[in-house]
Amino acid sequence: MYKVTDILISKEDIDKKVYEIAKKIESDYKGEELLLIGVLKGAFVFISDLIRHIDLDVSLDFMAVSSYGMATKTSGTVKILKDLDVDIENKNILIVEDIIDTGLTLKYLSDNLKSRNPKSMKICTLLDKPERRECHLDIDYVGFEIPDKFIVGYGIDCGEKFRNLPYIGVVGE
Ligand SMILES: O=P(O)(O)OC[C@H]1O[C@H](OP(=O)(O)OP(=O)(O)O)[C@H](O)[C@@H]1O
Ligand code: HPA
Ligand SMILES: [Mg+2]
Repeated sequence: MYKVTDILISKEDIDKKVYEIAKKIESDYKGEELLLIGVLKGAFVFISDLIRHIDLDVSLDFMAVSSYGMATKTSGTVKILKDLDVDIENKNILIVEDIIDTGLTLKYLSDNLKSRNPKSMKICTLLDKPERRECHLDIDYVGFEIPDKFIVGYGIDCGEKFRNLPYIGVVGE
């Protein structure tokens, strides 16, 4: 049985950071339209908080991909479970992730979305675990760099549990 052994990032620190990222996005895209693309399931909490602080002409869409399944190790194969509803050609898109770990999910997704010829494409993640990276990625907005620990909460799961925690916790046996 997995349980949360430590709080890594408090709800208050997350709230502050999400606000800061939203204001940075707002100033970077001033006068532009922007499509936020949430990567389900993990990013659903982050994107729902983020979008409410962005005072711009924004739209929202989701992709559902999965590489971890019920495991704590990536399978290395990314499956698209749900594609976008809209065409992104000539649009400013911002991919919103909860966590970038090996980077394999986002590498696959960003290559896939780039081939659809958006006007611009940037990446935003709440959490970045750089020690585990297996591929090169340019990330435009990062909330927190975190150590190589398996974390949960704020939308992020371990075997589909713990997504409801309002903070980021570390999981242990
Ligand atoms: O950088 P990586 O090593 O590829 O890991 C990051 C991805 O893994 C998790 O998703 P997961 O596949 O567990 O699906 P979920 O979002 O539905 O929980 C997380 O939400 C990221 O999307
Ligand atoms: O640390 C993590 N926790 C939960 N899911 C994840 N997917 C990639 N890294 C993680
Ligand atoms: Mg995910």
